[in-house]
Amino acid sequence: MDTGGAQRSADPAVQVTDLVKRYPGRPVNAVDGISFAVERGEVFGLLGPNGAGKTTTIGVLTTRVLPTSGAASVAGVDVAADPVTARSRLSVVPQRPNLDRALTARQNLVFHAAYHGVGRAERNRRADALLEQLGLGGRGGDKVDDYSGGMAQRLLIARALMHAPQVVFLDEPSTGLDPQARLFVWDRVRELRDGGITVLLTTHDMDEAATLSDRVGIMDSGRLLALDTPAALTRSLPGSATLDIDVERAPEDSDEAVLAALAPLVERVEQVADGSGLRARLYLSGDAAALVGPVSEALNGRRARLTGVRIGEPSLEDVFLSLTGRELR
Ligand SMILES: Nc1ncnc2c1ncn2[C@@H]1O[C@H](COP(=O)(O)OP(=O)(O)OP(=O)(O)O)[C@@H](O)[C@H]1O
Repeated sequence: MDTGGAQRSADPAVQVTDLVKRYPGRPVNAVDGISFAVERGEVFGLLGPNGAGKTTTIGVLTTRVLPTSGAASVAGVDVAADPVTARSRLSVVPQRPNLDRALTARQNLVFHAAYHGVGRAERNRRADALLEQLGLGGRGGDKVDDYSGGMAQRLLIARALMHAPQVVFLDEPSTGLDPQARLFVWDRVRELRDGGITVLLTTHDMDEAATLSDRVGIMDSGRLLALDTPAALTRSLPGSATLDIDVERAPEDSDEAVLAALAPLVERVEQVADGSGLRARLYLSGDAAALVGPVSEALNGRRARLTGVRIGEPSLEDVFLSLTGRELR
């Protein structure tokens, strides 16, 4: 009996321990001591704004970036100690398409599989099956140069599957895609999971993170601030409804004093720092619309004016806001 295999199957698909990456000449760490594990068969989302360190984390896990310290393994293989074996078990769908534009779509797939040692008959079979599965059947003979952005993204996913990886990394899978192409990519990600493949994706889109991921890690400035299921993350916030307000306050008043006047009306007040006047998100339980009158009155009492309102429900965006005091984008 292969007990080694049995033991390996209990390992997480991805294990990151105290990972640090500092690029040469940089004053701060791009990844600043993060630890997390992704279970086999899970879709795990790393959510954070530009520069949070998501791509660097994926870079380490896919053997493209050398870690400064800490450890990372994929499918039970230490990526720094044995990058060749790690690469045979993982695949990456990069942020910027790196397809060979001089080749046809099918050649891109077949050459990739040949590089990974997949036999001729098998790579031809897989290429045809994947082109069909990704909605590119009949377009395999086209030059990649003739592909739209959405088609190129699908071809990148097909290519990533050509050597039958255990773990697939998708870096910002739907950035720049139109809504229809985005939904298509989302369906393909679900299919990967249904096929038993572990998926780690990065995104700065909270909808994408919440819709696709079994669990989400929220990253900012190289650190992992929170990690849980999307539902548990939003449940951790106070209140079940949100009211976004735009306020024009009296010049002699302060943002803090105006918001303090609203605090007794709601469960929590969070200023939204986006550089365009005084904006805040109020978290409350119950009917947000019924609160517009009292909020307006309280503002009038300070010679401030309510100039805009928006009602919503707490989302991962709110989790990020409550963790950092900033909006995700
Ligand atoms: N090759 C590099 N050399 C130096 N600094 C880098 C390099 N790559 C990334 N950085 C810096 O490391 C930090 C993290 O960048 P990273 O690309 O990992 O973030 P991200 O969360 O993936 O953001 P994005 O969505 O913009 O890719 C940023 O400050 C970035 O400027």
